[in-house]
Amino acid sequence: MAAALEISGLTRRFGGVTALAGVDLSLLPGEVLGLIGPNGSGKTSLFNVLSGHYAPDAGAVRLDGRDIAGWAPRRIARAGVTRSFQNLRLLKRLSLYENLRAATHSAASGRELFWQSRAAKRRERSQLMDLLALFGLEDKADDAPGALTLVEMRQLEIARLLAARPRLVLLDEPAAGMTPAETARISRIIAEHVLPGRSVIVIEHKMPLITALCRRIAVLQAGVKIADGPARAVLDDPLVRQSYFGSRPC
Ligand SMILES: Nc1ncnc2c1ncn2[C@@H]1O[C@H](COP(=O)(O)OP(=O)(O)OP(=O)(O)O)[C@@H](O)[C@H]1O
Repeated sequence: MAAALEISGLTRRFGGVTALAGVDLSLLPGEVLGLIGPNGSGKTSLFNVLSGHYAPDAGAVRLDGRDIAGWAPRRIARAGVTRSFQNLRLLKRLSLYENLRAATHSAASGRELFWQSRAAKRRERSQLMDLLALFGLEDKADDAPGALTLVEMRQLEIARLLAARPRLVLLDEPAAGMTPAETARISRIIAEHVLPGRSVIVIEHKMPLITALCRRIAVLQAGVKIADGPARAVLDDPLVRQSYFGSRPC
């Protein structure tokens, strides 16, 4: 099967720091990969390059065969890649519905929006309300996100990702700040609503979420990929345990 995503020799430096040092990584269509590693190992930098927020210094990023390395974020979003951020980036002054609408529009071209007919607008409203309903948020469509719980905010963020109709989803610490019970909940929500039919990379320090969602795990350390394979084998790898877990069992 041809890879959905093929990263080769990806390198990104910040002054004297090499955040990514020639990373190779590939993802099959529909595959779910857990990306782990100690703080500062380059995980978010990898997402930033994949989503176009940073240009790479070297290397290629092939999405369905096309090299998208160095493309602008909006062009990459239109090609089917969406991401979440460690810190929630909801639009606080807009309603939940408008947050979803803004996400749809950030992936659309200005021309598409200019020519949106009344029927298309109605269709869009019903699709976005269905999306809110999927997460049980339809009754709060006109509220601001500030009134939501942390899990609901993450759900809204996931709904925003889905509104952009991605083929590749990059989740950056979706359980950040959550209790074990909340982590289990968001993990079930991701399994049910995000994974089906999409290629997904998940960064997370909380191993219960990684092992619940990902059969395969890759590990970064100081910008270098030190392991990549079946989840259990990677987590049992002595090198990974030493570098990431300080040899604690996980
Ligand atoms: N915009 C930037 N400017 C300067 N240095 C940066 C920048 N972004 C990342 N770095 C550096 O690159 C290295 C990798 O950082 P990155 O945020 O990718 O790690 P991470 O694995 O995501 O860490 P964490 O688990 O703490 O989120 C770090 O040394 C970091 O300080």
